[in-house]
Amino acid sequence: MPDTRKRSSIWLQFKDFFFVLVLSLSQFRLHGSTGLRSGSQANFFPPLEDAMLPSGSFNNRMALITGGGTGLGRAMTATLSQLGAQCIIASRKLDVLQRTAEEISSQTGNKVHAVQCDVRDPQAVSQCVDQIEALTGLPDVIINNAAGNFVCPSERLSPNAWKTITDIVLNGTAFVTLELGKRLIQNQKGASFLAITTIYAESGSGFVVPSASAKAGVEALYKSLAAEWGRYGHRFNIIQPGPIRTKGAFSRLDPTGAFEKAMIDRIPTGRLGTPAEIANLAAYVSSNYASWMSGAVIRFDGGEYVSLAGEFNELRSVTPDQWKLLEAMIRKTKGS
Ligand SMILES: CCCCCCCCCCC/C=C\C=C\C(=O)SCCNC(=O)CCNC(=O)[C@H](O)C(C)(C)COP(=O)(O)OP(=O)(O)OC[C@H]1O[C@@H](n2cnc3c(N)ncnc32)[C@H](O)[C@@H]1OP(=O)(O)O
Ligand SMILES: NC(=O)C1=CN([C@@H]2O[C@H](COP(=O)(O)OP(=O)(O)OC[C@H]3O[C@@H](n4cnc5c(N)ncnc54)[C@H](OP(=O)(O)O)[C@@H]3O)[C@@H](O)[C@H]2O)C=CC1
Repeated sequence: MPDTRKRSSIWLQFKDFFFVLVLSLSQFRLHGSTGLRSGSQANFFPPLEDAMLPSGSFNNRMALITGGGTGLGRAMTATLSQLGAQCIIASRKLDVLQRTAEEISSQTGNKVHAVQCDVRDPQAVSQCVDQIEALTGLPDVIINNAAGNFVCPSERLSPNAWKTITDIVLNGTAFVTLELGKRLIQNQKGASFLAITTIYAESGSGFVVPSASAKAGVEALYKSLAAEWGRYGHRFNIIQPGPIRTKGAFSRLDPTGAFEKAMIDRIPTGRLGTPAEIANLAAYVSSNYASWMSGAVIRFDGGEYVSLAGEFNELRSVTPDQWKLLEAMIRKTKGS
């Protein structure tokens, strides 16, 4: 490499390193002086990792989990499989799916099938459902969990970036739901549909605008179908997770790790969620114990959403001594 290019490449790497360092330090400055140390309250809220429902709750039931090879989808598959379900996991990377399927099957003794499918392609979805029908019959439980996302200022988004995310999240969920729904209706078979969205589907959020728009669309789709397809024996529910560490999410939304502490600081339970916790909730919602639940939107975020929303919540950092002063000032005020 010529000297000038070598020097400019070293300079670029140094600039990257410096950028990460500044981000980390600014987080330290922002959160180093709050009254209550972040995370200490997490001791009150220990995550339980065991499967919550009675064993056998999903015996003789078939469950399809899109994006079931990794992250939260993998955890949901493991829990459903442990509870007796025969699972099918579907996404683009067959090798990843097969590895997960083998690992979970060998732990639970229940078969997990791996089916390759890009949910953006309606023909591929139809072929995937053909394959599922041949393998297990139509599923009783459908979890639309597959997603794509990355942080990006909206002015930097290309049309294809927008299309990629909205195709995976909104169109993908719609293609899977409609293809299975139509076949289930034809076969007069009931089912539980669950969509995994996110807390900002409700509020919107800058820097993840395609994801926010598509997840909001998924919520509208599921609430609408809950009203329309109850007559066919179909339930539709939504879980909005808060932050739960997975490689897929964190590497695309906080690639430097600089924002993690800030995020934990604003969660009233003082910690991230765990994959096993959301897997237990998804299993409950998809089980017959929840057969009266339809059209529900369940926020599962350790309190992060309300913490971000409340105008006065920053007052958590006021110390007891400072409160004495503030109260005295307020009490001294007479009239308006
Ligand atoms: C205060 C800050 C707090 C930080 C908190 C951090 C932690 C927060 C946790 C809470 C999370 C909440 C919600 C999470 C929601 C999720 O959905 S997480 C799941 C994430 N998982 C995935 O995304 C897995 C699958 N993803 C992928 O496969 C890829 O990332 C992709 C890009 C979605 C799809 O891959 P592919 O089809 O191969 O697409 P490409 O051809 O690579 O790209 C298509 C177009 O998109 C453009 N692109 C790609 N990446 C970027 C980027 N980083 N920035 C801008 N644009 C990008 C790419 O250039 C293509 O467009 P063009 O053809 O025009 O070039
Ligand atoms: N982790 C978190 O903090 C949060 C996650 N969520 C949601 O939880 C769900 C799971 O996310 P998480 O486990 O964190 O992230 P992952 O990246 O691990 O999961 C996303 C999955 O979607 C699959 N996928 C992506 N594109 C497609 C496609 N075109 N067709 C089929 N499958 C596809 C991926 O598999 P493959 O690459 O093989 O296609 C992957 O298994 C998502 O819906 C996400 O929006 C919501 C809020 C918070």
